[in-house]
Amino acid sequence: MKRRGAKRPSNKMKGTLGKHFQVQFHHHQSSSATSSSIFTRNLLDFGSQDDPSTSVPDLDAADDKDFILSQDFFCTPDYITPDNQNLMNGFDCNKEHIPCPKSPEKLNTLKSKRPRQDGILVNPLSPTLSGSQQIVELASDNFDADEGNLEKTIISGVQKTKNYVSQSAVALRCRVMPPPCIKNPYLKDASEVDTDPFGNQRSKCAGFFPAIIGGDGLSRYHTDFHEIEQIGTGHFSRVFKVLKRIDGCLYAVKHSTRPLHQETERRKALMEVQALAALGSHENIVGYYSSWFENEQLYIQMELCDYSLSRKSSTQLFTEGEFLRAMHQMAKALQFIHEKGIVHLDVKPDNVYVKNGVYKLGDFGCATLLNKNLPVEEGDARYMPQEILNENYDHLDKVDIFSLGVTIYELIRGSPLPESGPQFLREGKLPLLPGYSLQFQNLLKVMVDHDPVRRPSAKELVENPIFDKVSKNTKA
Ligand SMILES: Nc1ncnc2c1ncn2[C@@H]1O[C@H](COP(=O)(O)OP(=O)(O)OP(=O)(O)O)[C@@H](O)[C@H]1O
Ligand SMILES: [Mg+2]
Repeated sequence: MKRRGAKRPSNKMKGTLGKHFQVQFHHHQSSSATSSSIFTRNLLDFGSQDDPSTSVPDLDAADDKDFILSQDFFCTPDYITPDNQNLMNGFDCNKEHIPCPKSPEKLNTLKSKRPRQDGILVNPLSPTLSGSQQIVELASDNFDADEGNLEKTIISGVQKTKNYVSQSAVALRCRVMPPPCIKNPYLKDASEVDTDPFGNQRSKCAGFFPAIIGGDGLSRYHTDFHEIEQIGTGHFSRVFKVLKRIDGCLYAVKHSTRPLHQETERRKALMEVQALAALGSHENIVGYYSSWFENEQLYIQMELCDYSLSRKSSTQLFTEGEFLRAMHQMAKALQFIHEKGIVHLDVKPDNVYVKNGVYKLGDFGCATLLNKNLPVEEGDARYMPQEILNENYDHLDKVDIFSLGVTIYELIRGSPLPESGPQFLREGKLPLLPGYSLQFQNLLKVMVDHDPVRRPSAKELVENPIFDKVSKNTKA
């Protein structure tokens, strides 16, 4: 068991969390050995007075630390997660011949959770969130009082000892810190809360925890994930393939390339995760798991895909059937989001990912509301129709249809579009595409029609008979 930057607690426990410790300790003593033996052994180590290496040199100082350290003990997964967890059981991500586990599939089924019978913490080793959620609730509930105590503690602690509040306690507080709490405009039944109810406390805490803001390694990203490699860059972000330490699964984590200093910048960045969260799960939309702010950057944990359409190599050239499958699956993604009142506004090969042969729409950084209640920030101009360049936002859903048509056209053409975009397509002039059926070419032509009203809706596109032969086989 590795403890990051924390000092050994005395065996005296104070406060509520001390009681939790005793409850937990009892729980682990009485539970069967295999799953909890390491944890139990370490708990015993902590209590041992015989072993000189575990003795506490300064009991007075330790008394002062009891509350925070006992809280540390339960709240940070790092205490129960070896630093080299990714190497456990001989699992080595750097060895190519060993298959890495994939992100778990997102299920559409609804699950109900059995209500808890007791009021105490459940097994902290459980990979479920229940333990940590309880801690977060506890800390939030006592936020004001706790804040006051913490302030005093820090002030007196600075005089007594340099590391009065352990780094892990600081990390814990960072996690308890709520991100900007703003109304999700994509949710139809959003509550009336539209401001940050914790703004006051957050600014106080920012002063207390310069280490978090300075980024000296107390990082949720690095605590929870093992970074494997960079898999993508965009104009605003970098995307990494990561292994989540606690569940051993692979994910993609995207984070902004530069700090978002202004509240307005952070709110804008949040639109992407709010759209993803409001949309929920769909087979043809990249799965969203979690997001958080760290060092003024927004981190987004997503389903890991294999590659984006723009990276499809020349050896994997499309046939008409494959184009139809890609188009059909993107049309289904667009139908799903449009029916929820959301438009993507940045459909392009870069933002269509492939996972196990299934096409997934990603990068909701430009997503907005169909009803124009949110500002419109169009995506890559090369894929935008003329009406958007003219700032006419009356048919935003049809913008996505145009962009999908241009995306397919670009892939057929096999070379990047001109920087200014395909003006000929905007004028409704689709060049002949030898080798492709007339039905297919006509469909593409109507998708990029100059008049948005004449373009099919996503629903009409999904239901087009041209897809009859591909709809039974959804995988490419
Ligand atoms: N979930 C994922 N799985 C695999 N690769 C991904 C994933 N998300 C993003 N990528 C890769 O990272 C690249 C950049 O991601 P993304 O498009 O989200 O960033 P961005 O900065 O918002 O982009 P843009 O420049 O289009 O605004 C993608 O084109 C893709 O290649
Ligand atoms: Mg992108």
